[in-house]
Formats: sequence, C-alpha cells, structure tokens
Amino acid sequence: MTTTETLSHGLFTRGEPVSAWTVATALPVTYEVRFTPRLLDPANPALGNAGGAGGRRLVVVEETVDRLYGGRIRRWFEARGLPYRLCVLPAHEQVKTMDSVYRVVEQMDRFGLARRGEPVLAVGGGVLMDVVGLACSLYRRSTPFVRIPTTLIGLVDAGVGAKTGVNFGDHKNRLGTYHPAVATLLDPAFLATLDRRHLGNGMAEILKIALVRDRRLFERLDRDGEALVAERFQGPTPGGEVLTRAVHGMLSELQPNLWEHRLERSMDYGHSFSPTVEMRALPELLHGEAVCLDMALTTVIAHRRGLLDTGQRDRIHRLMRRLGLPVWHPLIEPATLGDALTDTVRHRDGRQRFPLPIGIGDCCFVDDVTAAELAAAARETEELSCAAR
Ligand SMILES: NC(=O)c1ccc[n+]([C@@H]2O[C@H](COP(=O)([O-])OP(=O)(O)OC[C@H]3O[C@@H](n4cnc5c(N)ncnc54)[C@H](O)[C@@H]3O)[C@@H](O)[C@H]2O)c1
Ligand SMILES: O=C(CO)[C@@H](O)[C@H](O)[C@H](O)[C@H](O)COP(=O)(O)O
Ligand SMILES: [Co+2]
Repeated sequence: MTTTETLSHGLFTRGEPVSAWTVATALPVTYEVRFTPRLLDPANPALGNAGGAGGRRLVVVEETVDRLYGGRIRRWFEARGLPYRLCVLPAHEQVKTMDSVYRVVEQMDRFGLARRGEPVLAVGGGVLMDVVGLACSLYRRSTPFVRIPTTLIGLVDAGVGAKTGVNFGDHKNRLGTYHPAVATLLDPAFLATLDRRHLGNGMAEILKIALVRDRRLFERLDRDGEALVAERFQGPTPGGEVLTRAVHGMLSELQPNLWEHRLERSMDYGHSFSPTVEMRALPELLHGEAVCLDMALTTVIAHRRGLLDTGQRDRIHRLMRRLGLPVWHPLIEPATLGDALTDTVRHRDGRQRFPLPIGIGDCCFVDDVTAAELAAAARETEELSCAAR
C-alpha cells in the first residue's frame, strides 16, 4: 500500500498507508437580487443579460402570468431578435409536485438546453419558482436559472432565497434542494394584476420578517399596509421601503446560514405549524394565510409567557385582520397542532427550535412548548378571534 506524503488539493492523508481519504471543499455561491423596474420594456436589456448575455432562453411562464404578460414577454425577445422558447406551466399549490418538475425537465430536453450558458427564466409566483428551481437543480445535476417573481410572496421571499421544492403526499416541501438562482429580477409592476387575497398572502411573509427582526417594518405595515394592498403597490402610498426592508431582512437572515446548518432560523417564524395546517386545509388556505395562523397562535403563546404585552398582542392580531388575513381556523386545534409539532421537531433535527417574538421586532427560540400550552393558546386565540368580530 503506497504512502502519500504530498497533500493534493483538498485531499488529506496522514503519512500512513493510505486506506482512508478525507475530501473537503467549499462551494462558493454568489447570486444577485435586484429591483429591475420596467422589466418588460424592450429598451430594458436586463431580461436577456441576467445570468450572462448570449445564448438562447427557455422561458417558463405560469399560465395566468402568460395570459397577462406573455405577449409582452414574446415581444421583448422578438424586438431584440433573441432566440427563445416560451413554455407555459400551470403552477399552484395543488400541482406543486414532481409531475410538474418532470414537465419542466421534458421542455428542457426538447429545447436542447446548453449546460451552463442558457439559464432558464422562471416567470411566476412562488410555486413556479420552487418547481422550476427544483427542475434546474436536478437537470444535469445543476443548471442555472433566473427568477422573475410576479407575486408579492415571490418578490420578498420565494424569489430571493436558496430553496426549491415540491410537496410529496400530504407533506409540504418534502422534496427539495438548495439551488439559488444566478439572479432574481424584482419588478413590483407585476403586482398591478395580483388579486387582493394574494397581496394579503404576501403581506403575511412580510409581517413574519417584521415581527422577528424589524420593528420599523412593522410600523410601516401598521401605517400603510391596508393602502398598499388596496393600491397593489402601484398608488400614492410609498411601498418601496416596505419591499426593500422585507428583501433586506430576508437576505440578512439567509446569507449567513444559507444551507441551514444552524436550524435556529428566525425566518422559520410562522412555519412551525403552518406546513401541516396548509396541507390539511388544501386548497382552502394559501401559504401566507397558514403562516399568519401560525403567527397569531404563537403571538398568544409569547404573550402567555410574558414575551410581549397585551397591547402588542392585540395590535399584531388587529393588523393581521386589517390585512385580510386569518387569525384563527378550525384546524388550530390540539390534534393538528400535535401532529405539526411532531413533524416540525423531525424537520429541525429533534428539537422544537420554535421562534417566538420578543415584543415586536425581535425573537428567541424555545424547545419546551407543551401540548397543554398549545391547547390553551389555541382556545385563547379562538376566543380573541370571536371577540374581535
Ligand atoms: N422557496 C422559498 O424559499 C419559498 C419561500 C416562500 C414561499 N414559497 C412557496 O411559494 C408558494 C406560494 O407562492 P405564491 O403566493 O406566489 O403562490 P402561487 O405561486 O400559487 O401564485 C399565486 C397565484 O397568483 C397568480 N399570479 C401570479 N402572478 C400574478 C400576477 N402578476 N398577476 C395576477 N395573478 C398572478 C398565479 O396564477 C397563482 O394562481 C408556496 O408553495 C410556498 O411554499 C417558497
Ligand atoms: O416558506 C418558506 C420557504 O419555503 C419561507 O417563507 C420560510 O421563511 C422559510 O424558508 C422556512 O424555513 C420554511 O421553509 P421550509 O424549509 O419549511 O420550506
Ligand atoms: Co413561507
């Protein structure tokens, strides 16, 4: 058995007869998230430059978005004489499955996608982002893609992180990868056609960020949230600070722990019980609505623990209602919460690691929430919800 004295790159032996190797390397990842107004203006080159100019583009567009913007997208490419193919994909929670991923992979094969120089463009909401992202992370073991989010959740959350995924059986996001897009282009103009319910849905993920790390963002939501939803971020009420603070807050939390080696994650707030609740209610509840139910319950738990006062609890619930979001639902009950607790503990490697708000704008993590505490909090949340009607 030879003894290796020299250490080749990343391969370590210890000067003994070689029978075991340790391979260590780092995977450098850089990606850009940029506000890109007037994205579909043919004078704006961003759509074709993102991820590197040149080459053809496979453009995967969610079917509603194609109906609303597909003509402008086609005209953008044709005005510039750039070769492209547009693939229209139905993308909503009930088709967030591997079958949708395979549909994208089939289009990638038919297009004859080059491995590195032809990033796929994903244009749609969070479901489309997650499906196309997963297809790109699997295709030839990693294919670049560019995200163009068209919903509020997409703009501030699904479009800016590293996660891709689909549901499997009754389990939310059970299959997925960490595969950030090479670039995300944010154009709030897409919100002009987003319905009110989906705007409120996105506000829930912005409220998540505000409650655990950004009190000023909460103040902006409290002051302007209803008007921003009514105006779809296109009116006189200034929405730029809300969107910018939301994206900045998300990226500030994601960047240092992008692969989630640490499972105490403030961006998990609102996502301890919501995955189970969302999937059991499907298709009744949107993702953000389930997240809001989770936050309304955990706000009550935090209040019962003295982490925030009665005025703060009631102010948070009041804002949720003003944004058109639910504060309580029949699935917020002991059996469902118990099942959610069990699955979340598995997801967090054996501990609860529940983010709980401290006042408004900060959070801590706890591992000792009991079934009795959950049951009492669920009852109190229902009572508060009934009293507010
Ligand atoms: N990967 C992540 O980090 C991450 C983060 C947050 C949420 N998510 C996922 O995102 C999903 C929720 O995303 P979503 O709220 O965007 O839902 P969605 O993707 O289902 O889109 C919502 C609906 O809006 C329509 N739509 C999209 N853009 C439109 C526009 N500009 N105008 C009019 N209608 C438009 C679509 O047809 C769709 O029916 C969930 O599956 C959630 O798990 C992922
Ligand atoms: O919903 C998502 C991601 O899917 C985000 O809004 C959320 O903040 C976080 O990423 C949570 O960690 C939930 O993500 P997941 O691992 O359960 O998919
Ligand atoms: Co979420």
